[in-house]
Amino acid sequence: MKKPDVKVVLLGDVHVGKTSLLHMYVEKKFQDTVSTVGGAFYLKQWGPYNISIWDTAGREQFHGLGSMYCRGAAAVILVYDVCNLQSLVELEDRFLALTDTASPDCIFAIVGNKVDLTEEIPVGQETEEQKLASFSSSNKVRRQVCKSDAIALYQRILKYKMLDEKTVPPAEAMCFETSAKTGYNVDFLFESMFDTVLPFIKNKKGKGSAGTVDLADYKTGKGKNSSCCS
Ligand SMILES: Nc1nc2c(ncn2[C@@H]2O[C@H](COP(=O)(O)OP(=O)(O)OP(=O)(O)O)[C@@H](O)[C@H]2O)c(=O)[nH]1
Ligand SMILES: [Mg+2]
Repeated sequence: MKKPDVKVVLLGDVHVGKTSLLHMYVEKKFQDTVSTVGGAFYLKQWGPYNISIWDTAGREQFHGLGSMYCRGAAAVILVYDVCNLQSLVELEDRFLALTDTASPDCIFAIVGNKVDLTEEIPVGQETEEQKLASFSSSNKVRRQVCKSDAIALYQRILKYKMLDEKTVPPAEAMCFETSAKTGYNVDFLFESMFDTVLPFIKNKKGKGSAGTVDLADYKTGKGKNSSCCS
């Protein structure tokens, strides 16, 4: 098997949907999951490159392994559940420090998953009674995290990492909302990440090997496929 060119890691609290996002992206289906033990590794071929995507366990008992999985990562995808504010808080309190072992120019994305569970109510258009009635009749739950909260976290991450805003992708481009259940934005998330880490691969190859990177090959997306190595 060809050595991966670059590593992408998913981090986040238990139950936020990290494994489901990967299943939906790799296998195009939403299926039952069991809470991840340790970590699992998928390989994605992206044009001429091999990208390893690491799914990690959110459970506290595996916390110590997180920094090992992040070692040398070119990108970290921090996942929270839009219906669970605490899962966003945990990203900063518990998971961000694990990324200290990632590459110094690591790229971050923040992903609010499970948007299918939320009832989007246009602000100011419904009374409290109407909102309550709509929630109870549809099994939807109220969203606890807005995209602006994720954008604010992204900006704090840049400060923590001492990254210059001008040299990294803007917050609006790196904060996503997804549903692993319906597939909403799942391909877009992963493919935007791969597009963003491409210069990283190019830089690494330029330093480490005589090979050159043909961006035209990459843009055609020829030969994209994936395999699970978990
Ligand atoms: N409605 C809905 N449920 C989801 C979604 N994503 C995941 N789930 C459900 O949430 C639960 C947890 O999903 P997992 O993908 O196992 O979560 P995880 O983040 O990998 O959890 P750990 O491996 O324990 O860290 C499962 O019951 C999933 O079916 C989503 O987008 N929408
Ligand atoms: Mg999991």
